[in-house]
Amino acid sequence: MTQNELKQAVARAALDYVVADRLVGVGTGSTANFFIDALAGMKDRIRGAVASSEATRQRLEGHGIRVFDLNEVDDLPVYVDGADEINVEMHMTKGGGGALTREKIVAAVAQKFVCIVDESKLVPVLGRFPLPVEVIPLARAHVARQLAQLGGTPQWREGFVTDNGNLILDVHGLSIVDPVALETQINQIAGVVANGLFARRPADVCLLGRSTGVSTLIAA
Ligand SMILES: O=C[C@H](O)[C@H](O)[C@H](O)COP(=O)(O)O
Repeated sequence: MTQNELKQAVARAALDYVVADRLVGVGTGSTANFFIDALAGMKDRIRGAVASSEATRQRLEGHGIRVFDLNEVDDLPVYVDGADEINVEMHMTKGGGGALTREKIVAAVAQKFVCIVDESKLVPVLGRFPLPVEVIPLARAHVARQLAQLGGTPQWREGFVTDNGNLILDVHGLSIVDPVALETQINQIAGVVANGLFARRPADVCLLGRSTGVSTLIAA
């Protein structure tokens, strides 16, 4: 199977977690896009969706799925999203598409986080994929210096502006042995809006696409 076929398979499997007549939180990226396309097939059986980015909002609406503002929502049974990396403890690195902050907010509201990934994303230690950090533009150089002190090599994603009007620093060369501690530490730097570690709020379930089929993983 191709990587896209694996992504499509996990996206379809995630439909089992969507609750009838309720809202579903929807992530961002190529795997989340397959989920949105699959969700279109059951749009009459859900109340609507909450989007984690403008791109996701547009794709949902393009399928005729009603999109709700998160501020109107006090109960979100499930959030479905991809990841750049995930470990067996269900800690993830996210933000390759720059949507990490809104993804983290929607995930925080959701009761259950269902992560959908192909098998290339499962890693023993997070950090092979550069860690995205969203920063206030004024703080870019300051945050970069602080991240370098943590042992990483930050690289400004030039020309990219997030949906929130901020910048992204991609931090290379980190071996993230304690994701919860590093997530907390980076959040303390003045000027950081959010970082791409999803460890304090890990996934509850990971649907892993393998050539042999979709495996369901829960935290080790
Ligand atoms: O900002 C983007 C998101 O965190 C994505 O979930 C992540 O980058 C994975 O994207 P993809 O499914 O395209 O690999």
